[in-house]
Amino acid sequence: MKIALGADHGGYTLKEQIKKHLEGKGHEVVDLGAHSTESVDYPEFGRAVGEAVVEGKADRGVVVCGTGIGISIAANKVKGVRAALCTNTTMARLTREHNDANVLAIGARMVGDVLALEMVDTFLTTEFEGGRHANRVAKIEGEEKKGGCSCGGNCH
Ligand SMILES: O=C(CO)[C@H](O)[C@H](O)[C@H](O)COP(=O)(O)O
Repeated sequence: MKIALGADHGGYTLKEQIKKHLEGKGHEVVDLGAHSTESVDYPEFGRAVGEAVVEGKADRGVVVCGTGIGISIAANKVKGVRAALCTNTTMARLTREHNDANVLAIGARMVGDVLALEMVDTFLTTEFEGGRHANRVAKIEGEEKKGGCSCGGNCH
């Protein structure tokens, strides 16, 4: 699988561990930065990973910041991205099975390294269940088409 990775300074060290872990398992990694612990702004890395996924340059994405919150919010601004901030492997599994999430967000200052790698593995090996969940994901995509506007798509 081709995986896009992105992190700010708070997530850099964990991103490097995830990169090594994924390459060791034979995945291709697209590392979109950051490339050091120097302070940077998480929105640009969330966007970069989100764009790589929706443009088909990666199959899935993993984003990391201190809490995972800011970078997940940023990734979710890209149309077509369903980024899920997870803190355990059950969430990582369910967000694939139920939400067809295409980006996993992790808070490097919130969870340990071993758990983080387990969440990444779970996220990458779990398939979307479809069925009733497909209708719900389609509704999310419908909301995106409205552009977040209360007009219901009529004002554009
Ligand atoms: O968690 C984050 C955003 O949700 C970031 O990674 C930072 O940890 C957070 O913004 C704090 O920034 P700082 O410059 O590292 O104090």
